[in-house]
Amino acid sequence: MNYISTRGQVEPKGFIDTVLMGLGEDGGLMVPEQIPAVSAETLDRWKTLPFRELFIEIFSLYANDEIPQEDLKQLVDASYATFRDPEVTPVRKLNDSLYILELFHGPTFAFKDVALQFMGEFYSYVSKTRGEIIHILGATSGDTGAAAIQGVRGKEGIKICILHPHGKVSKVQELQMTTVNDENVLNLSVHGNFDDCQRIIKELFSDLEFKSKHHLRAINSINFVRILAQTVYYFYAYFQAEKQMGDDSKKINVSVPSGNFGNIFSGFLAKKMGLPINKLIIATNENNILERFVTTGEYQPGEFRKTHSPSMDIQVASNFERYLYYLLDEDAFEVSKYMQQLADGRKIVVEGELLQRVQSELHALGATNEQNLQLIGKYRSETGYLLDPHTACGVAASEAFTEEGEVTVSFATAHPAKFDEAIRLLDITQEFPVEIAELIAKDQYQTVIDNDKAEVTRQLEAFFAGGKVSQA
Ligand SMILES: Cc1ncc(COP(=O)(O)O)c(C=O)c1O
Ligand SMILES: N[C@@H](CCOP(=O)(O)O)C(=O)O
Repeated sequence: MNYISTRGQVEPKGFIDTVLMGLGEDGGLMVPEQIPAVSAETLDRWKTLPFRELFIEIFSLYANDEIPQEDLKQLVDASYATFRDPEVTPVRKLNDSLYILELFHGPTFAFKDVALQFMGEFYSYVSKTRGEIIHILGATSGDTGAAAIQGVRGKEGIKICILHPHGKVSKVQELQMTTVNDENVLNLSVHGNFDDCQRIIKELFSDLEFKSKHHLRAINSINFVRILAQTVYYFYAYFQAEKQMGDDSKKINVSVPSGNFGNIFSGFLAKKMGLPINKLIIATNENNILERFVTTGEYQPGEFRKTHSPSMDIQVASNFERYLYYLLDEDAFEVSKYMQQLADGRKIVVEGELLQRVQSELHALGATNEQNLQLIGKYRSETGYLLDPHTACGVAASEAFTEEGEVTVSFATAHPAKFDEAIRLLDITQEFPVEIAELIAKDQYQTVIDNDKAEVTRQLEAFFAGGKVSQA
């Protein structure tokens, strides 16, 4: 299997080279030349597999034997040994039509750990076996950064620099990133929002000379391996829900808290592979560009809103481009035109049959801050289950779109302890897991900088040359 760019200007690449490239060299996103189709017999066989075995099966369809099976098994075992639940991503029933896929049992208590624990192991493996220098550059609204740092801290041959928006991540997210003082970790706290951080790193990845000179690698969901690793829990969740329901007459939807469109795009891919998901439901907060796109066909960044679910405070959703590629029947020329339109400050508009197709493939709801808190309170008092504010957006969308004869698996993308600022507004006192509680007394190390690409470049050059500057 080879990988190509959504903008059509990259020579087809193998799996490992695609991961190392991250963002396509033409500014597009890498996708498989063909999405592997999974037969009904294979799905049937996969139903009983534990998470790790399922991971290996799915991964093997994409990785061209570039990683020997024994090595892959070791990578997967090491990645998921750090999870607190033996099932890795367990499914819990909340009521007859609502199941919760808990994706927060990894080291940093958010869904990002599922892919990023693996990516840390993977990059380390590639560094050892191919002698590649791995200098990771990432942008975060709080969770990717924490999970990526945790995945590679202290690992030989790897350095990581993460940009996060200053003062716009939760306290726990900030502590998870900035209490790490390993030599190979640099935290840049940028006066701006997540979109600014993401724009800066994309510009640096697009400077091919700079990228190659400094061996820049991506950990955000622009990197196809992130998408691939996330497809695994769609299959796993579907099979677990089916088993727990014990009733195969009901259709299974998924509701996915969304920001950068990476998580839901993994679901889109799983469905294209043959997993019979019924509705793919996109849940956002008041930063509802995706909801507006699905309901009106217009994709245009709006005004940035600070919400109770800060990790989803995103206007420009990276993986939207991958969806557009499939919507436009894999026409890279058309995708490039649309993306250029967006880069020029004009909106993308899809109409007529294309819009109908969007509306048949996706459902979307943006929950308001008020709805969000109201739902957290309601589920806490009715079921005892404490939703984090991102998960609550997912549950709001589940409630809106689940019809008779359907059940929805709503994704719990983070543990509520990460977002205590919102939970406290409801006068709920939660007990912190010890791993989070013990962060509070630790020193923090980060460099606060202006929203300025030149400053990020200076920081990176110094960091990659051997030292960290002014981390305090
Ligand atoms: C807790 C949480 N939920 C949901 C999301 C949205 O995921 P995605 O960016 O893959 O759409 C994020 C980050 O973006 C997150 O950190
Ligand atoms: N919510 C994310 C934003 C980045 O998304 P990614 O999936 O592209 O890494 C975060 O927590 O940083």
